[in-house]
Amino acid sequence: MRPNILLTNDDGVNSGGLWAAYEAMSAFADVTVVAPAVQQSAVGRSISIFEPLRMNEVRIGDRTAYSVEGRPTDALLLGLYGLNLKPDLVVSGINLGENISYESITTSGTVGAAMEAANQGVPALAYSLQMSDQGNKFTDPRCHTQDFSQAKEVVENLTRMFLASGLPENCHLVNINIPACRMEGYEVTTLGTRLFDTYVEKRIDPRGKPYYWINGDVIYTPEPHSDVTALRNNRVSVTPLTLDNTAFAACGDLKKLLADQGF
Ligand SMILES: Nc1nc2c(ncn2[C@@H]2O[C@H](COP(=O)(O)O)[C@@H](O)[C@H]2O)c(=O)[nH]1
Repeated sequence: MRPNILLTNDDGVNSGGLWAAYEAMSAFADVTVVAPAVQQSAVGRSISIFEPLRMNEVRIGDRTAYSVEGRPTDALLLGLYGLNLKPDLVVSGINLGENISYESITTSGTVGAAMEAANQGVPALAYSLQMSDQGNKFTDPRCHTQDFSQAKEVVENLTRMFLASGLPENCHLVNINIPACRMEGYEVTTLGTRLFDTYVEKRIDPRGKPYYWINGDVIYTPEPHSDVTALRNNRVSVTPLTLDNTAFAACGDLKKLLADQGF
């Protein structure tokens, strides 16, 4: 019996990275694509609960997919509860651009969809491919036709492994980042810290009114065993994640703070 995979992404249903993942996995699994109609980068795990959602069955080349006019999380939920898919695994990606560090994984729509799958009780993998400039993916269609051969090899290897073994205990999803250059092995990593020196640029429009642009210069903090360091060393970064954001190590200090106040 072939396993069932629900495949989504945040670069949209036409993304070359999405269909590279489809090609890598359809050799050994039944893959159903449910993905956003258009680019949804950096929307995190946002969910559309105040507006209706349209889903259309579309043809992409000689394949069929479900295109959702919504967020990656919306596409995932419509796959599970609109189409009543019962996947053994959810895969989100292959994202055009890395999704590393704890600063980024909460802004990433790719990781957001995988988090929502895990939240719904389905093991999930997020795959992202390092790129020289993520900005290209919004304007340059050629980045959707770049060489995905190494990324497909990684997707096949790790998806087969996790289908056979399941995710490790205490791990709800796995965030996988693939180097742009020839990979030099795999590495289990922890999340790096900062990745951007964020700033807001103020500009004036032709009518003299100000508008603002959020941006960030990439900063590199070499932290041992982090996803950032592994990727910079051309290693495939494999990071186990949980949905629990509790700062367990701070509970004791917090209890003391409350006690000192007599609360
Ligand atoms: N927090 C910031 N993240 C940024 C910035 N510039 C780029 N990014 C990256 O966006 C991706 C979105 O991920 P996707 O899976 O939705 O494509 C995220 O991983 C960040 O690395 C920035 O200035 N600040």
